[in-house]
Amino acid sequence: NDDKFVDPLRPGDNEKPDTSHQVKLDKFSVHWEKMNKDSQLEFAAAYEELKPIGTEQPQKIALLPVNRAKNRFTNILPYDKTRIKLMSGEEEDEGTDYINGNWMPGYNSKREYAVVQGPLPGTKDDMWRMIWEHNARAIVMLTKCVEKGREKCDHYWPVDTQPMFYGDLKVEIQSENRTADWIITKMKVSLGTQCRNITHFHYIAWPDFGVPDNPQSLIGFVRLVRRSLEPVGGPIVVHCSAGVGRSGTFIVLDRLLQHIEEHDWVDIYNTVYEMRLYRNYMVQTEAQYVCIHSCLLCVLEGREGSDEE
Ligand SMILES: CCc1ccc(NS(=O)(=O)O)cc1
Repeated sequence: NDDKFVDPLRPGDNEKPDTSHQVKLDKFSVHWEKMNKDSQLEFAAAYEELKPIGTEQPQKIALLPVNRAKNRFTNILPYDKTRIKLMSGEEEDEGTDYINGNWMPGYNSKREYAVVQGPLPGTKDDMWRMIWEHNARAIVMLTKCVEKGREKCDHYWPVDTQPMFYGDLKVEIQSENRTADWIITKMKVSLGTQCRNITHFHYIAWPDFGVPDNPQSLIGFVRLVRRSLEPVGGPIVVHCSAGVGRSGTFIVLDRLLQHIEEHDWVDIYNTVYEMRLYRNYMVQTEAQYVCIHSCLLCVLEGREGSDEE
């Protein structure tokens, strides 16, 4: 069928790479000042340029009537070409392989992240199916379940140590460690006699459509997740409510912090550009785009906080 996963080719992919947005690390603070002056004029212009990137791609499967109830927001839909498929879906029953999520390239691999919307009550079994079928061992959650009285994400994992079944999958909480800004939960997921350990990294200090009050806390969380990842396993599952704003911002930061360990330059514009070819609205607000730059400035100036809250 025509919605097989393909890496979206970027216009001019066969030409020499666009280096015009690359910034040397030792010039980043000057770059920041240039983008930030005149009411952040150049931040706004760059972000405006990114808005149409990728949007011409079809979202036919997401729009099938059978999948309508599986989408939290009618305007946040996965592109067909990069959508995550549930492997045990029945070929002939269209929609049975559907989940609102896309593969996302990272610093290390083409499908480093499985970016999904926050599960709905009716899609949490699909979420666990996806986690199991794609051998994910880490889940990064960047929203609270309820924010300002509105449900942003179903509580799709057990509320206590009582094991819960999601479809055929049994999920048990093994341990939980809380700080003011995050909760790390170790879970055991079983299917029959097979079992796996999965870690749930839940950041609870990030208002929707906004940025965290304390960028150092976010940098500390990104570092904590990266440092804690098991060497085994498949993609990192990343979600918020829509799976675009906070999820996109987290992924850009995770990529950048690894990139600057091995390069003397960064290209935030083209990182967001590439991600928007895979999922719509990645880094959903201009404030989040600015926040990425602020976080990197903190890191480069050595002002980041500890992740040992
Ligand atoms: C209107 C759809 C929408 C809702 C929430 C968000 N924010 S989020 O992607 O950070 O969860 C982004 C888009």
